Amino acid sequence: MHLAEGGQSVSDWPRNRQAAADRAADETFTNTVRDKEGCMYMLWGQHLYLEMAEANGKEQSHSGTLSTDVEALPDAHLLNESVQSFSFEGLTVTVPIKGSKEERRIIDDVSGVFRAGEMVALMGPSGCGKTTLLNLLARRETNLTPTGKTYVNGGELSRSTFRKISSYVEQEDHLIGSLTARETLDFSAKLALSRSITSAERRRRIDALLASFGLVENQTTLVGTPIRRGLSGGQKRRLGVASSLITCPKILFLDEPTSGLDSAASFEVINYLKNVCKQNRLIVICSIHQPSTATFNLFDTLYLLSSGKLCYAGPLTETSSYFSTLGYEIPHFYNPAEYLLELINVDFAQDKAAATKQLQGIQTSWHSSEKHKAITQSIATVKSEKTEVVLEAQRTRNQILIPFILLHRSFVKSYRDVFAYGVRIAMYLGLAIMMGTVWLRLSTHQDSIQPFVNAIFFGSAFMSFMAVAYVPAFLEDRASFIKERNNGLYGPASFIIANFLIGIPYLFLISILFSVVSYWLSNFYPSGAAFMYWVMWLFLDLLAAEGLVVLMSSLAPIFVVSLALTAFANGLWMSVGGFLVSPKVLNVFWKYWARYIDYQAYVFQGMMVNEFSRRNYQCGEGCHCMYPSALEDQCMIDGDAVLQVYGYKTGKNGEWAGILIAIIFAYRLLAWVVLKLKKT
Ligand SMILES: Nc1ncnc2c1ncn2[C@@H]1O[C@H](COP(=O)(O)OP(=O)(O)OP(=O)(O)O)[C@@H](O)[C@H]1O
Repeated sequence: MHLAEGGQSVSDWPRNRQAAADRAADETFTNTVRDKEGCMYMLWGQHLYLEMAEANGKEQSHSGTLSTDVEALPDAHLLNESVQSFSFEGLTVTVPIKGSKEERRIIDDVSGVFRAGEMVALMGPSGCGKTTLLNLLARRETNLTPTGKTYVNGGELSRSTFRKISSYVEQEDHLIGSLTARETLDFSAKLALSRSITSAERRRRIDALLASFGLVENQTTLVGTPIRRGLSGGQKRRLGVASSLITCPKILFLDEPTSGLDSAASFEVINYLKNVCKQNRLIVICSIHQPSTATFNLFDTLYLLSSGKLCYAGPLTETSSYFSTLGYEIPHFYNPAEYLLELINVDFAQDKAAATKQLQGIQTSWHSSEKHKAITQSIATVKSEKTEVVLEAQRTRNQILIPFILLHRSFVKSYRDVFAYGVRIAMYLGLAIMMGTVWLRLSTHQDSIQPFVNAIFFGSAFMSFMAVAYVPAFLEDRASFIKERNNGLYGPASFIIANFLIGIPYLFLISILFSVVSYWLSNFYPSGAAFMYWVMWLFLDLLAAEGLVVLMSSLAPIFVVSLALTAFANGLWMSVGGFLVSPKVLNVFWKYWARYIDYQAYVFQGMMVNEFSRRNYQCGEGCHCMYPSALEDQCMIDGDAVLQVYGYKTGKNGEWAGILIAIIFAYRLLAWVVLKLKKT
């Protein structure tokens, strides 16, 4: 093959007549080349872009540059061939004004058309409605009820179909800090791509994305955790964008992709994005706050908003001339974005009334402008020329595999990120040493009975209370889940299953470590069977406690609130669990509901039976036995007598363990219901 000198066979290059024909009509193509077999290649800038198989073509129409950078060849899988336009009309959102019966329009009658290969900036002062508009366009779930319509190729799409052709990059990237850049893309690819994609093809796509976003040299660098420095802010942002492209969206939404970055890093992010947008004919829509001039100039189109209304919508290059016709000349050597934002911002104006009047003038002028009329006309045209959106057939994935892919990812995270389980293992080990040394070598004298009961309470209820330490790690995982669910990767069932499975080995390890240290130091009943029963109760206890954290943090995914809710629930279970108030004394209100669903109660009574059903205690000098029992005449206390005081029966281990397992599953099931219903 004559042009395949860059190391890639021509047969590997994308072949698609329709797309090639579309491109041929595109003026941006600067050069075409034919090889001796008549295949036509188009050169665009540095890139050899596409071939069109036409056997009868003439010899080379242009020699072009054959030293094309094959590494930077556009990634064929990203190529958008199905979405030609994305339009919307009359988008309006109204919210009630607090303390009054009136309403406020936070988005007011916004319309527009975006075409394939267009880079759009939604810009405006803080609070003007950029994020709200972006969410409306992306059809994200919110508590708002918008009016107006969106169209793809002139036709309306269901939300689920729209999700398949679009992706949303949030301001917070929610990347997993303990994965490398390559692993991040690899896991996203495994979650997103169908079984029909081979691992070689997956690797090729990942390579292409790493190359497209300038991350090849950093592919083995960790994203970064609070204690391990990883990628820079700009690299993380690029990785976030790259991973959202793994699903091959045709329309990409980005909420302030440059926030928190300096101007050089911002430029890089948008520049990489622009290249990918152009090469693949994607529609890229970014809300952006205050870009530098260089970054601003990378966009093709500007939608300028203030107080929810459009002030301008059209090519960026025509912004200056449009505003000069209104009498606002953008000064030379002045950042145009900054000038425009100052022009339409009323919040910080010294003379608010004058600024409001000026803004209203700009908005009215826009509404009656030729450009606005042209947009209305374009929307009518795309609607009248409506074409179907052809979805790629390869979007079906093996749903059964997804929990295992998530499990694999959580496993990598769990051993690399000390905050995932390491800190908790250390904390429980510390508690074990503390418990073992505080309740050190208790004896079988009756004076040790109460300390044994106290130690059992500590080992059951207090241990479950400490599960609140899992809240931050779960909230981080939940944030990744919400992002990935919104981009259509997987649902709450896969997330809950993987989250449950990954906890099992670690909680078992914690149970063993804690028990090995504390059980023998405190001198609980010294037998292998009794020790294993203790481990079992503790393990079930921790599984239930983690389930409670998952439920509470799913209900209220705000750190302080989920912490407070979990602590409250555990405090309640602790109070009615049988130690602080004996079940015989507990009042009927709590006794007849709370105690039956209190997981801590089953663990406490299981551990109590484990200790006291197996041995007797000496009453000591004078034979004043604290608990009356049949062994009193032998100056001993039968351990069962202690259990009778609490009303605990023996021989019920199986029943109690079964109830505990049911509670563990109930917590997970409830968490699944919450995540299913709560979409944000
Ligand atoms: N769900 C909602 N209910 C009530 N008001 C809302 C809601 N969402 C947004 N708003 C209001 O709408 C206005 C626009 O908010 P939005 O977040 O879209 O602005 P923004 O331009 O993205 O701001 P920033 O640049 O500061 O992030 C704000 O005044 C905000 O308080």
